Amino acid sequence: MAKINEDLLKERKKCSFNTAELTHLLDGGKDKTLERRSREHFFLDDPELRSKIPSEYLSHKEKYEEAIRKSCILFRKVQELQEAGKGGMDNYREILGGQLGSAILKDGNPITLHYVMFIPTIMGQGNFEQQAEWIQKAWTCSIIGTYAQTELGHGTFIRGLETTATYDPKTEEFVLNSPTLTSYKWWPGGLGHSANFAIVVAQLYTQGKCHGIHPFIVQLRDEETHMPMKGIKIGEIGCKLGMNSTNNGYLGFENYRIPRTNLLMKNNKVLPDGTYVKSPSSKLTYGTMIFVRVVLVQDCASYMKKAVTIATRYSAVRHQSEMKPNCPEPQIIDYVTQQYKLFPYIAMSFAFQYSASWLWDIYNNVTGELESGQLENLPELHALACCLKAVGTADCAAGVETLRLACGGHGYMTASNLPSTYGLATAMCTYEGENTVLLLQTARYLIKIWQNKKNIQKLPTVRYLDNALFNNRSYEKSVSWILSALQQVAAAKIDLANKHINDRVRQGKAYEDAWNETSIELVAAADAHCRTFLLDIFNLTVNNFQLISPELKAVLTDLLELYAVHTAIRMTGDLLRFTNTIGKDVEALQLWLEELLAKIRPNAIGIVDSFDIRDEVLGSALGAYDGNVYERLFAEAQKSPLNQEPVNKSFGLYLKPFLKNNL
Ligand SMILES: CCC/C=C/C(=O)SCCNC(=O)CCNC(=O)[C@H](O)C(C)(C)COP(=O)([O-])OP(=O)([O-])OC[C@H]1O[C@@H](n2cnc3c(N)ncnc32)[C@H](O)[C@@H]1OP(=O)([O-])[O-]
Ligand SMILES: Cc1cc2nc3c(=O)[nH]c(=O)nc-3n(C[C@H](O)[C@H](O)[C@H](O)COP(=O)(O)OP(=O)(O)OC[C@H]3O[C@@H](n4cnc5c(N)ncnc54)[C@H](O)[C@@H]3O)c2cc1C
Repeated sequence: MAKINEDLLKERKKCSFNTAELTHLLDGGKDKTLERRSREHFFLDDPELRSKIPSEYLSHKEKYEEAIRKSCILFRKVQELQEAGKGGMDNYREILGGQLGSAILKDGNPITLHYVMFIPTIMGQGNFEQQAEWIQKAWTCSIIGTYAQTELGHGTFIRGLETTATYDPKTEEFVLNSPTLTSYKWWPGGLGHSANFAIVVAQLYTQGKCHGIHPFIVQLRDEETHMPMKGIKIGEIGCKLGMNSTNNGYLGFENYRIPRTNLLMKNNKVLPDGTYVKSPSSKLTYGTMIFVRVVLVQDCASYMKKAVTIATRYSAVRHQSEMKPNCPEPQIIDYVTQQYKLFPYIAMSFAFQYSASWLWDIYNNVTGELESGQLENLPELHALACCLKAVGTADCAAGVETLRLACGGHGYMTASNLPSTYGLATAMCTYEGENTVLLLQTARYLIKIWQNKKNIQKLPTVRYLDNALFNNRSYEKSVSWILSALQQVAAAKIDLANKHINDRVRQGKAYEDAWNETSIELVAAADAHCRTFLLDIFNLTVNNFQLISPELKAVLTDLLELYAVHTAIRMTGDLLRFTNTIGKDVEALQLWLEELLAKIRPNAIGIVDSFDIRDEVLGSALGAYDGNVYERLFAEAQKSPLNQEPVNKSFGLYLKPFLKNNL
């Protein structure tokens, strides 16, 4: 093993708790840690899954080809796990898209959507016969699918999608068409050149009537030659800010026929004669989107942990400037401004992990209820998934960028792995529901609840709204005070937004116009509501830990308090405006924040070590366990293709004649 950097050795000695205990706690038990490590070993130690050249130096085409090579090995290995009875859907998602996936394919996997959306949609929207027919083919990878919903003209407003699927009872087929340029499917991952099947979301027409959007299974390419089927126009959409190996594609249809039974019919049906049979709720069709939103909150925690591990280790190794005259240059982690860039994101990754795990449980309960026709908890789940996805991805992207900046110039190098982590994080703010739009969905639910609080006590995520408006507690240095103040802020923002909508309606405006005019406030109200939930769950989780050591409990409490104080300080204006908080309290919060940064400082490296992220997953010259930052940066520079020859041919072609001409 390489020599460990002296600063990191010292940091690790300072740590006041057992890092293995925290690792096990985060994984959900020692067995789970061992299981995860064995899975990581299975994938990351496979030499076939390593690249000879860093992907940044490949052309767009080579990047794609290398991504497909690796994806096929990944899929084969996933199947091996499947055959050995190891791991369910959750593991596959992690392997293909989560931390492990992004370690193997930094710029995205072109066939992830097969597991993340294609199979889940068939499972969630297909009836028994359809599941029997398609799931087997999909699990064994006889076919590779994607999820084609968004079009060139519409992503958010899915009721406005233009692709048509018109039923022809004579042949018992649907005829798919893309009537306009804007109706072309645009964005689906792997659609360009990888998938041969897709779930296509289209407007269903039968017996001369449009019944809205529905999911269909559609074959795109010949299973043998991979040539596009007749009537299918398909390709890749081109280069993006990041995720350049995900092969996002476009798709158009010209009188393309599919059997009636390719309409996924668990919820809505079309009978052979063309009769349309409606499901109890039109929103059941949106199930896959909720699933992915739930999963994305887990990804937020993962990406944040990765970025904060890189930046915190680097900050312990890096020395810069002089704090006191004639003293050695301090580690940059000793600058309090640097701690303020790092530690809140350490705390935030815990907040998101705990909320993600609550959301996952709520999701499983509600989907179980949906199976038995119970729909009453769906709106609360939808509202919670929307705001957690929006706040989580926004904080994650902002966090990764702050952490990149915290690494100075070296953070700008792709070898830090912070730029491509940002590429992955910021994409999450848009896909699976653009963040503003999702916050407005949460706001819609909150306003409804606010207007009718009859059953509010039965709704665990919003029942605090019943009386939060009147909390008015005087300042105390406690998480419980901050939570109560944030709840009051959320309630006050909802109340005010509701009032402004009503005022505008009373002035004669249409409700929709009043809503739009109030939408900045509505988004802020949904954001505040989400932040109370995040803090509430973090608080409950830490307080509920019974069997952990006092040393670990103390560290988790420090992180919880830091998360609470940091959130409160970010919302200073709101606290002053909507609660009893006064200027002196804000001063006390600021001092508390500084106290917490100092308390966390000796444990910072221990905490990020506990995340137990392998060097291959970090993929960063700045964040490796051994801290040999400069050696690694130098080694990475040697991989540049320009460094493989002492003189580049452009010298002879351009520079030399140019220099001669200037003589
Ligand atoms: C790795 C990943 C790669 C990426 C993949 C992708 O991006 S794939 C592409 C991902 N694309 C996207 O994510 C597209 C984002 N766009 C959308 O999700 C929707 O079109 C919308 C929610 C913005 C509006 O839809 P709309 O105009 O039909 O709705 P409305 O505002 O008129 O509200 C009507 C009612 O429905 C309710 N309700 C809504 N959604 C759900 C739900 N999921 N569940 C349950 N309920 C839901 C809503 O609360 C309201 O209830 P109320 O108050 O009447 O009782
Ligand atoms: C990397 C990546 C991968 C993707 N993968 C897939 C995929 O696999 N399959 C797939 O089907 N799609 C995919 N998408 C598409 C994605 O789901 C859409 O981009 C997303 O839903 C947003 O829709 P849009 O692009 O039409 O943005 P728009 O809806 O046009 O948003 C543009 C702006 O308008 C605002 N806006 C829109 N509507 C409202 C409103 N009602 N109220 C207030 N403001 C509004 C938004 O807030 C935003 O600021 C992917 C996108 C990306 C970036």
